Amino acid sequence: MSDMEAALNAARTRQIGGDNLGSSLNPTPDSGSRYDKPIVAAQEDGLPIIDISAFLDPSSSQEARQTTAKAINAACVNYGFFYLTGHGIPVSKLDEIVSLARDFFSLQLEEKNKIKRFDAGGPEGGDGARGYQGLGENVTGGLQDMQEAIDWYRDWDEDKKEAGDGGPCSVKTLQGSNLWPEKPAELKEVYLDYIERVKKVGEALVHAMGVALDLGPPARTTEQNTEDEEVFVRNCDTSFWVMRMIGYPPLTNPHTPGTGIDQFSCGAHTDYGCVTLLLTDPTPGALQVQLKDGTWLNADPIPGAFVVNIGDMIERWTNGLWKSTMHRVIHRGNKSRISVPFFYEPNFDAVVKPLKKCVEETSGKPIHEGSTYGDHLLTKVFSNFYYSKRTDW
Ligand SMILES: O=C(O)CCC(=O)C(=O)O
Ligand SMILES: [Fe+2]
Repeated sequence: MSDMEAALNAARTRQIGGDNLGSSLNPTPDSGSRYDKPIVAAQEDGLPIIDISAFLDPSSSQEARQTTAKAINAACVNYGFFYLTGHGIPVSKLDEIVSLARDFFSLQLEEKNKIKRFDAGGPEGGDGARGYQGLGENVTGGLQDMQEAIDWYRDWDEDKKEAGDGGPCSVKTLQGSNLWPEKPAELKEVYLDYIERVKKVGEALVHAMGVALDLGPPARTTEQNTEDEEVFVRNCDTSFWVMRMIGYPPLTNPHTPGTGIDQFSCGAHTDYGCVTLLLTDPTPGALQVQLKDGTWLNADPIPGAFVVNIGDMIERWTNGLWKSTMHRVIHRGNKSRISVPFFYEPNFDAVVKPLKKCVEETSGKPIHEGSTYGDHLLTKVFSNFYYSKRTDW
């Protein structure tokens, strides 16, 4: 049996609750009706497609920007999801990202574990977040996700690092260094270059979102929370981005409504921050987006386009005018699926609270009193790796 098969079998056993890790992660699927809603095979007109080029080209007209902004507003009100084109990253570059990911995941487990993620504060020097996670290590809604992945984050400022409680080398959650695989040799360089490019797309997108909300012309201020059309740009100027490279083996017992079979490649969740720019291989029928009526729409990839969705911080800033939409992955194919989401997020210490204009346009009452993106992220990181929440970060 190959390493991969062995890991897969072990994770499967855990997922059905037959193993020690499984006992603390006892599958208690949320069997609420939202999970049992039917899957929509196709939708007449699918998710909207938005061309972002007007916000990347400094010479574009106001009119072109307004057209894009209006389309973004409609997509965010109706779906919280859309396809993004006009981003300027060549398809050859996108293909390289996917194929390097596939090469990494096809390595022996021993090789992949050389950059294993470890809990923060421990003797291994892990920061609880960065590094390789094997099948079943990630948890969504109390269920193990059938995926393996590497997470990279923005570097933590050297002068702000705090010691963990585990002695020399131990660090607090998220305060470690990124772990890069030795194989494939070119992965690090290609991915670092990609991160620089995709960050620019993220910045253009959050700028367009400020315009879409009609927050008014830039006040040219350094005051982070001045509520103009550049409010998101300022609050992301040191974006605490996350890049996740994921390998999904085909599921043997994929979630089937009404049967109690609940294996997910990635359980239903919302993303945490501002905008997710998702790149995947061409596998259809895996990513599903929940529509307002509770049904699930297959968001199949369009070559060269990102699938974009908004995260919890945008929902909070907009006071729920734009929702951070629930989505999940059920991979039934017969070959491993690769996806590489890039999460363009607020600054770690950005204070995120509903914008006045959005409060007025919605219920008149703020849905949240405001807190930092970092606090939200830490809570999520803990619930991803630990069944019961820890508070000692
Ligand atoms: O793989 C996908 O299609 C989506 C992954 C995802 O939603 C996530 O990692 O947050
Ligand atoms: Fe997601």
